[in-house]
Amino acid sequence: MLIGVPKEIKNHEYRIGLTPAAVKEFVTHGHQVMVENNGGAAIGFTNEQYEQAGATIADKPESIFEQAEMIVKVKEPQPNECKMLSRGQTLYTFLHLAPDPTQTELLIESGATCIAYETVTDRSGGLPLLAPMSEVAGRMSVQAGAHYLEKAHGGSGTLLGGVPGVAPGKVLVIGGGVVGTNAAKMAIGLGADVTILDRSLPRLRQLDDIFAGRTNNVFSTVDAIEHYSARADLIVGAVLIPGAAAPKLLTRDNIRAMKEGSVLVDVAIDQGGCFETSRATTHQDPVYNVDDVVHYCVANMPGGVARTSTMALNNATLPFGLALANKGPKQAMLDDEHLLAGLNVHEGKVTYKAVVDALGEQLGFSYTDAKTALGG
Ligand SMILES: NC(=O)C1=CN([C@@H]2O[C@H](COP(=O)(O)OP(=O)(O)OC[C@H]3O[C@@H](n4cnc5c(N)ncnc54)[C@H](O)[C@@H]3O)[C@@H](O)[C@H]2O)C=CC1
Ligand SMILES: CC(=O)C(=O)O
Ligand SMILES: [Mg+2]
Repeated sequence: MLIGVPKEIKNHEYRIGLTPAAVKEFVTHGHQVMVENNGGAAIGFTNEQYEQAGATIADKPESIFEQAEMIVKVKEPQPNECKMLSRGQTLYTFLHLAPDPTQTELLIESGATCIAYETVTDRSGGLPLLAPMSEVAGRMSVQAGAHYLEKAHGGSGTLLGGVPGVAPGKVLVIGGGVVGTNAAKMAIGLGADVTILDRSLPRLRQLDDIFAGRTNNVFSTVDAIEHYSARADLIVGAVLIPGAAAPKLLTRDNIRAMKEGSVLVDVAIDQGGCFETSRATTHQDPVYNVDDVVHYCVANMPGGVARTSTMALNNATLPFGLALANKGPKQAMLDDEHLLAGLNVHEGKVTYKAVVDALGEQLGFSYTDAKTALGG
């Protein structure tokens, strides 16, 4: 199979779909790989390294989109990329369609087979291709929060760890999954006072075991959100209903009641955000204020540590990517229900229920079962 790896074009996005090491795996399995000129250069993956791994270098994205049978990316395709996709081509990347009608419409029109990293599943009910980026974003969320709590960066001037004689800052994590757990680990490491809210009792039990008394783990209700948010210095939004638009858990009233100079980091912004006042921002211009509360809502946080993130992402995407290339996308998905769960759009049909629930009525499409769409 001919695999194409274009350079990412989202604001300050320096990750790339395949590392040179991953290219070598595809080439060893008998595939051909085209990588866009300097696609990984910003994070130290040079054209020479890609060539040594067996790739050819394409001078422009158009050559890749015209020829490749499978496009491997990181971020959701931007409109000009969507327009270059065609029927018979497979797109393997993050999509986040539920909050994004424009992209959804363009992918339907393209006729391409679009597999979303964030909805591929594993045997234990996890999301193995989202998990590494959630680990990164969870860890970064507290780093970003601590930075914006500094007075010169617009915050209240609170040190999360406190010092002997002064109480630590309060961190509230809403959603105790992968992002939430990693945020909590960093916040504990800094010495903060950490509360995690989740609405899953089994998950709260696991958090109790993981953190062994070092966090308060509380069942998530409207009342709990109201109570803990009013006291928090930093709130990390980390909820997920897979593939669906994020529920707005923190209301404008909750935000008004927060202390001046507190910080919100809405990691769930890639699924639309879980705070009422959230709107997506970029690494270039990451924050804005509402009601004297700093909002950090960067939709591609791992892009900020692109070298670590690219390697972590490739560790997870490579085995599924090889299966897609070795067996062909259709057979690979029919053989593996977890990879099949990643299929969101195929030949103009939307095959992911939560995307249909979010956008079907607005855009006029209905749900097609993934297996049926593939003719399996
Ligand atoms: N902005 C960025 O750059 C990045 C964003 N993300 C996003 O972060 C979000 C979280 O991802 P993960 O931690 O991997 O998901 P996860 O599935 O591991 O965890 C989500 C948690 O939210 C909980 N939850 C769901 N509804 C809730 C509610 N109403 N109240 C409290 N808890 C609730 C679930 O029980 C679960 O424990 C996702 O939207 C993901 O796409 C992930 C990586 C990077
Ligand atoms: C998951 C996601 O949105 C990212 O890694 O950018
Ligand atoms: Mg206020």
